[in-house]
Amino acid sequence: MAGEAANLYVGFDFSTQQIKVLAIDEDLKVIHEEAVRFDSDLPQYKTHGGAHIHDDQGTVTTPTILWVEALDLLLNKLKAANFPFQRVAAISGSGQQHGSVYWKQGARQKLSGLQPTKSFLEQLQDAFAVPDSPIWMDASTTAQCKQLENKVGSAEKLADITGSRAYERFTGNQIAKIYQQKSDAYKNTERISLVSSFAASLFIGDYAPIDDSDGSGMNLLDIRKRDWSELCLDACAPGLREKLGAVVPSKQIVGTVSSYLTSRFGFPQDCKVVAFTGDNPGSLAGLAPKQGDVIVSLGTSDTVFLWLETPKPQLEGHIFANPVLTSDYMALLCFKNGSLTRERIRNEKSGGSWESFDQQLESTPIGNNGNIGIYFDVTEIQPLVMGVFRFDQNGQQVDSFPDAVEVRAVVEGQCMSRRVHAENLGFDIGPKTRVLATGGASSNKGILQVIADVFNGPVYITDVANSAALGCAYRAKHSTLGGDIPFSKVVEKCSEPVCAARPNADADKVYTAMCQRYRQLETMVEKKHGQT
Ligand SMILES: Nc1ncnc2c1ncn2[C@@H]1O[C@H](COP(=O)(O)OP(=O)(O)O)[C@@H](O)[C@H]1O
Ligand SMILES: O=C(CO)[C@@H](O)[C@H](O)COP(=O)(O)O
Repeated sequence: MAGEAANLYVGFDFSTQQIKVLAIDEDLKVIHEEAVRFDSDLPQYKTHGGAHIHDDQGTVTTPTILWVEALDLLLNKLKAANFPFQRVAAISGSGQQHGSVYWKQGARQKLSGLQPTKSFLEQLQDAFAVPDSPIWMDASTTAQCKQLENKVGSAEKLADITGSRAYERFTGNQIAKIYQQKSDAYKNTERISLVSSFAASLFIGDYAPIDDSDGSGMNLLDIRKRDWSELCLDACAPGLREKLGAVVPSKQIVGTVSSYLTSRFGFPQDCKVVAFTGDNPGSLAGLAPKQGDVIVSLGTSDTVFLWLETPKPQLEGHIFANPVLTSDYMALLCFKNGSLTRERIRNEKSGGSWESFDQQLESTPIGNNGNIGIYFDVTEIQPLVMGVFRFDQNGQQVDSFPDAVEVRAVVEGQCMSRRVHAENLGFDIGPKTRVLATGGASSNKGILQVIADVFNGPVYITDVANSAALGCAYRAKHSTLGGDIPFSKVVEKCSEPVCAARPNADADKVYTAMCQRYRQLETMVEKKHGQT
């Protein structure tokens, strides 16, 4: 029974736009949630959507120290809310995937010697060899991607080893760019962390290892052996194995909270820290999918993913190690133009209001009278294209749409692209598939309806949209119980998802034809504007 003094399990999510935290009790009930939003709570860093897009339009970074200060702020918010730190039995967390942190020589000593009277910010100002962390939105490493595929032998060979062909945002290619362009900074780097393992390091007061699930998003890990691939390491930069440290299963306990956090906030000395993982793997744990479920995450990025028993890497999409069951995998597709693109259209066409956006969506028919829009505000991942392309019902390119048509076009265009690329990967989505929606935009009923119509399947949501942090709180509990009992046993008490949207009767017919047109249009746009 969860009484006043019962154990709590805490999950953090260091995502693109914010750090979120939630705590659950032994019954998996969420007892506290808090967040720090980077753009509004830390305006001095002048981020937009948590990031800086550089002048070349391809380089995208976030100041590493912003995440450090955001954690100070978040822990202070918890303290101000009288959060019972002393009841926390274990914590875990997640981070936006692929982003990297470059700890300077000597930083390990700084981390382990933090003084409880001072903030993280005051003590870690000078801890990073590269002050701006490359993040998942970066598209500036096409040259390094080509070099890696060539050195390994081919895109297919790289995909077969690491689960993915070379992708610009994948960490190995980002590290190669830093090694090539900032060799002094690379030399001066003691440890390279992912955003997830960096965050875990702040909690244990030492370098935390990278977990195999998030580590799969680097083009460096042999996903079957669950160890670094020597071939890939050597192809990216020298001395990389040492700078990356060991890889551990996601369920591994990597330490206990540091004495710094015990003294400053009152965490118990034996509070366990379970390896942090990627935010999408975290969501997989949080949604506890059943066989056949497909997850659509609508965070800053849109992602489509599912649980997989056997890896079959292809030239599109990614295979990651499973964060919950070490023998299994997950397959994922990521789209860069997600929430921020919808937000731009909302601001320009709906007066900045989601309510008006929804009304415009409702006022337009399924299929948008044949109008199709492709909105790549930033360079998309598949295809590697930037630009906005609108086509009327005759396939003619047009410069603009009326406001409501534009609103439907952005949502339909995004959903069709998710379906078309999921089909390329062999995802089997149909009327019997449960589509589990999560992330910030999953609170929008209009968007969920378009997903149901385009995917021709019912869309389900859970009462906690922040599934990554929730999944990490579940993972913290699972590992505290030894990690050997089935994860499904730990989450058996969690609430079942509820159906939020069912496909309209005529939707299948409309979108089967529209998706074929979308596929042709996107191929045409790629041929004309692709950056390969
Ligand atoms: N009612 C809404 N309709 C559509 N999108 C929304 C709504 N509320 C929030 N969002 C979107 O959710 C996004 C943030 O989602 P979230 O999952 O918290 O992102 P992240 O985890 O990447 O930081 C915002 O960029 C915003 O556009
Ligand atoms: O690049 C990917 C996945 O491969 C992104 O999904 C990042 O992990 C960012 O996640 P959100 O902040 O959008 O949840």
